[in-house]
Amino acid sequence: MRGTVARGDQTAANTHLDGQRTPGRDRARRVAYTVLRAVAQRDSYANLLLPRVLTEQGLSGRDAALATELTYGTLRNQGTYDAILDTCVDRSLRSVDDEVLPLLRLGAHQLLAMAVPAHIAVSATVNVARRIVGQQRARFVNAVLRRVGARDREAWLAILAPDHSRDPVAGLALRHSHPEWIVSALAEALGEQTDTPTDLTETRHLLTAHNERPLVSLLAKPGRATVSELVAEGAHPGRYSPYAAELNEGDPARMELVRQGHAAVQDEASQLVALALGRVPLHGRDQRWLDVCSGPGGKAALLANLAGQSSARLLAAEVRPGRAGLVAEALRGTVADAGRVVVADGTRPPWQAGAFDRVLVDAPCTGLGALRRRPEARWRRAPESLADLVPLQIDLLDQAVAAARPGGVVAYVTCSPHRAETTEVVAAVEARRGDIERLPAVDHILSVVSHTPPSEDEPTHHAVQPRHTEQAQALTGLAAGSHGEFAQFWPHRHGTDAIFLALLRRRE
Ligand SMILES: C[S@@+](CC[C@H](N)C(=O)[O-])C[C@H]1O[C@@H](n2cnc3c(N)ncnc32)[C@H](O)[C@@H]1O
Repeated sequence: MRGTVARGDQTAANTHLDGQRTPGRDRARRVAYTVLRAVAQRDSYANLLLPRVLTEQGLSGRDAALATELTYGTLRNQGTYDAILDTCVDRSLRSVDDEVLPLLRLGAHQLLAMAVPAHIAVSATVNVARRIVGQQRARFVNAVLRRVGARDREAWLAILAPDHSRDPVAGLALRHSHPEWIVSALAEALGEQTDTPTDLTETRHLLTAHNERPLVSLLAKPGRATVSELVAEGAHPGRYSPYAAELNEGDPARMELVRQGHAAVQDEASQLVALALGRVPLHGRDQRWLDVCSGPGGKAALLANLAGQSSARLLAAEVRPGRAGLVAEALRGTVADAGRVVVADGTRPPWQAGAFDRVLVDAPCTGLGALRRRPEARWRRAPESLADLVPLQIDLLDQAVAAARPGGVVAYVTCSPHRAETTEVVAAVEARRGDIERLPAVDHILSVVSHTPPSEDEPTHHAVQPRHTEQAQALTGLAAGSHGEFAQFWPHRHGTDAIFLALLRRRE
């Protein structure tokens, strides 16, 4: 299974990007610098900006691959590089301005993680510096990078990383380039102790997985596209979700089915939690579905198309009007026109209590489960954000349960494995209300995984046929919570984002 075995370091992954200096490679370095600077100065998102800059600069093939590796690799390893750079500048790294700092990080990545000869890594980066920040600052970049290149990554880590037996969290944080608070939170979610001398083996595997390039997962929207059609466009079938395909390389936005809105980029764990909600057996009415926090509309699109196949309807709510617009876009062309969007605050809902049969709360969260795909996110979040997020998550889930009819089902989902945002939120809402029954989330996910989707002309999504059980067997290690009643996906175990699911039934 991909993602289970942690790869030692990033160096081996990049040997194909040889270190010649050609005009294309130099442009790739400038593209990476443009994105890194925008991330540092304007809080831009690399995954949104990079494709735009690549298109603007007309980069494709190996040069685009180099720009992508330089951008993502530098952002992922930023913590490690900053610690090394800090010892290579005469003053504090904090005093280096945000036009020059991305150049130093970019150079450090080529020197310490890529198979680029040191003299090319330095001269090519200094060349970019000269064009953008001027001769004087380029000389500074040159001097610092020469010091960085004096040792390889392991030699630097041997000097800088705290002794593992003394401070395992700080050691892992430096070696794998994560803030310490995130390492501690992830270790706790994995059930590993951080307050006693320990090797934190699984935490290390998870951090390693965060620094590897994930494959692009695609969703064939139910009733609108099939996995076979995505395969015909160059993808291969996904591992678990009956609607998933994966793309090894290439830009998914260029695929015909994606351009037409019949398919979309979506992690397999995200698909499975939405499918699990859509498939939980219900007694009685099953017509009204609600997605409380729907922007930008990934799960809403899946659910609305499922709903449309069984004459149910989805209401997709989103508090931010701009994001509600994205949801409307994602719902365009839904089977049986089964999706509607409303701008609404899920903590003060405009809908009637008890009106819905199935409810999804995909709550705003720290996003610690998607660190593979959003390489800058680990440096943006602070533990203090939990003080705002957790009360909001509790209110949203409380109101979501109130929105469900007695016997209706609620899925509480986060893209974070942090306990404060997952099991503890469910427990807090249960303590507030007396009408919640926990359903076995893993069983419902496995039942989704072991079934084949209906063919296009099948009238209802409930009519499913058994699929191979291999996929279900590969999904071990999913159970979370004191009795294993919740599901927690993990990048290093399942090759997916770390998505959490609690399935709750409102008691009759
Ligand atoms: C994790 S994202 C949802 C992702 C989405 N389900 C998808 O699959 O594409 C959380 C969303 O909740 C929205 N949100 C935050 N607070 C909200 C509130 N009080 N009511 C409704 N939506 C809210 C955010 O703007 C954000 O778009």
